[in-house]
Amino acid sequence: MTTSQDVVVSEMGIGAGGAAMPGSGATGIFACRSAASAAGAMSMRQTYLDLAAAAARSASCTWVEAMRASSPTRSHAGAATDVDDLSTWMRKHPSALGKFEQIAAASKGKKIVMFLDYDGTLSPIVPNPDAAYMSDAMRAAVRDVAKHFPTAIVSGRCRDKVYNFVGLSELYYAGSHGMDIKGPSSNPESVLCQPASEFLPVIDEVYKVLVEKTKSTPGANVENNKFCLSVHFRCVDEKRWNFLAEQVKAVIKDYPMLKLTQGRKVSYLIIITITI
Ligand SMILES: O=P(O)(O)OC[C@H]1O[C@H](O[C@H]2O[C@H](CO)[C@@H](O)[C@H](O)[C@H]2O)[C@H](O)[C@@H](O)[C@@H]1O
Repeated sequence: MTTSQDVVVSEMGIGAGGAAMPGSGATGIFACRSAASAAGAMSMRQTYLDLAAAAARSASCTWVEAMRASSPTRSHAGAATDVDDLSTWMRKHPSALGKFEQIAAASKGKKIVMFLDYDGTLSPIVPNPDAAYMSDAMRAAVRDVAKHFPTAIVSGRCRDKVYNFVGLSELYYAGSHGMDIKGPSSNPESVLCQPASEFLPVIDEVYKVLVEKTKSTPGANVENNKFCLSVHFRCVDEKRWNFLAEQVKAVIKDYPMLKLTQGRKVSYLIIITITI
């Protein structure tokens, strides 16, 4: 974990200080504070804002289709489909435990840092995001890991919320997809990185607008993750997904500095910015 405020922009959005971008295999573009001249940084900033605007304009139903493909619906997904999905996924992402010896050999003499996702990794996926509790056994396992390696939890959620679920003060927490990073509270020199603070009023404004716009869609849920927002589709009838997506797009078209991206039955609104 780095203490600088370098920013990584990827197709999933933005992360700060080397935080992993959950779910993103995209190549990042790095904008380094010290390397950029003021003029160069300003033009880069404009470029990113232009990119964000273009992304928002070109957003179409394709991401609803992608979300549908990545998230078989409750009604269609019988046990057999679930097993198929799992096998396909496991083929693409074989367990690291199967390669334990190679990993141990490759890490000899290197510093190991553990980066863990929260939802669907440390906690089960549940319909109500506020009830995604972690088991005591999982908490004990993470506590053990943190005794041996610096350990960070990287999440799309608000950092405080993840901390409240996990409750281990010895960890690093990267909330809002890396926009809000804090080191162990036992260390007074601990890093605190919040490169997007200037956008908090915009995020709050968009949160209120989205809550109002989506209240007519049963099951829709807008979650305020502080430096980004999530619009949850999981409990919405699939027939209404396109309508809901259109509503979300209509709102963010007025905010070109925000980027819309997608997760599993969730849409994220992520700020794009760079530090100068
Ligand atoms: O980066 P992550 O920690 O994986 O965060 C991604 C999103 O996770 C949460 O939503 C997901 O889990 C919910 C609870 O199990 C589930 O209801 C939802 O359908 C999933 O998408 C979180 O609520 C979001 O804000 C995060 O962006």
